[in-house]
Amino acid sequence: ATITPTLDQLLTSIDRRLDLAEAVALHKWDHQQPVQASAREHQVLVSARQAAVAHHLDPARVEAFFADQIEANKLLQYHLLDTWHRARQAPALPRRDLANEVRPELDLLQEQLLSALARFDQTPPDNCANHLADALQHRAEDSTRHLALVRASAQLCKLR
Ligand SMILES: O=C(O)C(=O)C[C@]1(C(=O)O)C=C[C@@H](O)C=C1
Repeated sequence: ATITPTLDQLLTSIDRRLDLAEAVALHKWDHQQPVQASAREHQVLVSARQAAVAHHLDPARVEAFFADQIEANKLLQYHLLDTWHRARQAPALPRRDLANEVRPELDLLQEQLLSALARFDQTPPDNCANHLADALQHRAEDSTRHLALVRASAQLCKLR
C-alpha cells in the first residue's frame, strides 16, 4: 500500500501520546490511584475544543478525536496494570510525577496532534479505512499497541 504522509505524521503523534501511558500507569501503581480521572479528562477535552478553532477544525471533531486518545490511553494503562499485578511488581523504571511532569507533557502534545489532524482532514486519503488499517499494521510493535492504535484512530476516517 502507498504511504500517506499526513496519515503517517498523525499516527506518529498518536503514538507519542500513547508512549506516555506507561509513565502514567507507573505513577498510579505507586500511588494506588484509579486509571479513571474524570476531572482531568474534562480539562483535556475542554482545552482541545478551545484550541480547535485556531486549527480551523470543528470542536466536535476535535473532542471526539481526543476522547478516543483518552480511551486508548486507558486501555494501555489497564493492560499494563494487569501485567504488573500478575507479576506482583512493576518494572524498575524511573518514576515521573503525574501532575508535574507527565500531564504537562500530554498537554504539549495537544498542539502537535491538532496540527497533524488538521493536515490530515484537509486531504483525507481515498479508501481511508483501508489505508488506516495498513498503516496501523505497519506501525504497531505488538498486538497491545496495535489494539490501542485501533482504538485511538476509531473515528479518523469519519470525515464530514
Ligand atoms: O492524566 C491521567 O490521569 C491519565 O490517565 C491520562 C488521561 C489522558 O489520556 O489524558 C487518561 C485517563 C484519565 O481518565 C485522564 C486522562
